[in-house]
Amino acid sequence: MRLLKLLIHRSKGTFALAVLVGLLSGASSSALIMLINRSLVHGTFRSSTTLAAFAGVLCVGMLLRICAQVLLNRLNFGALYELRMHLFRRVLASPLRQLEELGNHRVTAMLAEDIPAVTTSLMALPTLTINAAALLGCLVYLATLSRLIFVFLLGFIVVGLGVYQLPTRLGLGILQQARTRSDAFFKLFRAVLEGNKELKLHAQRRSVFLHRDVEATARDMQRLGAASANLFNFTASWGGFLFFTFIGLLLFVLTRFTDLDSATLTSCTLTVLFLQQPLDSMMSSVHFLSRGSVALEKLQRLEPQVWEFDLSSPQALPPPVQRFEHLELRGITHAYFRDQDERPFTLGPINLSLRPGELVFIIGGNGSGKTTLAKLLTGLYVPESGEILLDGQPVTDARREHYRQHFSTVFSDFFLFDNLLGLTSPEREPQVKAYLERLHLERKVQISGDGTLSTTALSQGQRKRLALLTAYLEDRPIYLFDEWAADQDPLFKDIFYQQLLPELRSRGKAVVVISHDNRYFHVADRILQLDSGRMMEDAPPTGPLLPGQRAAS
Ligand SMILES: Nc1ncnc2c1ncn2[C@@H]1O[C@H](COP(=O)(O)OP(=O)(O)OP(=O)(O)O)[C@@H](O)[C@H]1O
Repeated sequence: MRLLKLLIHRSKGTFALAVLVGLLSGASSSALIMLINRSLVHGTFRSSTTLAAFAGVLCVGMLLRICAQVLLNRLNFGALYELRMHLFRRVLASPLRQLEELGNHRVTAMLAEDIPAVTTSLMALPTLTINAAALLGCLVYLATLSRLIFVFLLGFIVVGLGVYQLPTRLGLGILQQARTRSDAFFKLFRAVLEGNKELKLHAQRRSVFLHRDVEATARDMQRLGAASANLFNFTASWGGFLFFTFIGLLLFVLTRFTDLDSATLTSCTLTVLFLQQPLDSMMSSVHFLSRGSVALEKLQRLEPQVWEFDLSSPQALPPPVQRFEHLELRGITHAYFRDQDERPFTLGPINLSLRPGELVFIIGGNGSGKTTLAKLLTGLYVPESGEILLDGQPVTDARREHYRQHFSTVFSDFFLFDNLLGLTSPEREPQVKAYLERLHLERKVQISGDGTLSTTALSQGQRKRLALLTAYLEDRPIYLFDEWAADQDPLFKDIFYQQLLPELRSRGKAVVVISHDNRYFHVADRILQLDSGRMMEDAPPTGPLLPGQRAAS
């Protein structure tokens, strides 16, 4: 509901106006039916006053309807814009761990499925108002024509709505199931794109993927989609059935027990017949509203446990960070919990200190916790226990955004943007060119004035060099490289360990390197070794290595 409130709050003026115009448009429809009835019953259809009144109400009604539609469109596209921006803000401001637990495929499904579903249902709200107003107007008019028929109809509507609850609830349950299958479908969709090479190269695996996994999910979606649509169609037909049942009862049963005159009967029947269109439309919107509520529920799963930073204005940025004196991790831990895991992986407690001008290697076997430690160190994960002290000050939630600005990183699963996103300026162009040359990329990539890279379609090693260029341009006091050299040729590996890293150190940067390259361990000042999430007790001393000394690995 918070999201719904937000959307209505953001465009409350338009929303209120759309509802008001909707109400007036609905009222004009009831006024029309009243005029038609009166002219038929009182025989005033030849009067020019009636004609003028009819034409007037018709034109006003049409104008109001057009206005309501224009407002609806504004509301709809405004809400779509708000929701899209909101989703991006949420993804940016949500803790990394929360996003990892949710999974990229679910976030993609939110963008592709939930946002359109919510906006469609929002659009149905004012349409509901127009129809509710027409319905209400007709009911009031009916009450003035015959109290008995009015009460009879009201009773009928109450019974109809009561019966109608059951299929609607069932439909909602099915919609929820269908939506869960969409998450699975988006996961498969990512797999078909990202695992395309593997699937092309192995017919049997491809066949199992397509005929077992994709087909089963797509069939489920087909079955559940059809079942929910059938249920909602049934509710709409149920409305139509009730409607004509009512007219039948009114004309052929109620008349046996009452002495209603035929003029009243005609007016009531006409009015009730007119009610069918708004009722039908209201019934149909229930499907959209239900889909919208399921989508809202899904979107709320992305409600950040904490908003990590203020994204409300481009000005709300932390100041650039130039230097630090001392960084200390004191007994920090992190555990990954998964339902099927009896023993979750736990990292820590880790103690570590870092000063400017230090080159520290983190080593250890696969799955020993190196990347997890890197995420904790850079402030991407919040430690579950222990604390991080920067220049003696604990890194609290309020200071974490500022803390993160100390790091330039290239993680092993880095993402390469096709634009440097504000890292260049005309004054920095010579520096960018020099870095491109240093990284042996000057013939491969050009960078335009606005920071757009001419290409990112490069080899993995070259893409990593571009990521390194970004890190250089960020020029933060602490650098972290997660297996950066793993994709480099021997020549560039050598340049990285023997030249680039020592250069960064000599510029006073603290450099943390996750590495499996034991040939180069000697360049480190300190080596920290992890084993199953624990810092090894027999790890080398935390001071700089003596010349020629090598860490145990
Ligand atoms: N996103 C995640 N969700 C749940 N568990 C995870 C996640 N990432 C890592 N793990 C668990 O944490 C352990 C440590 O993973 P981590 O990526 O930190 O290891 P690593 O030392 O960097 O390994 P490698 O050398 O293979 O890159 C793994 O064994 C894995 O079980």
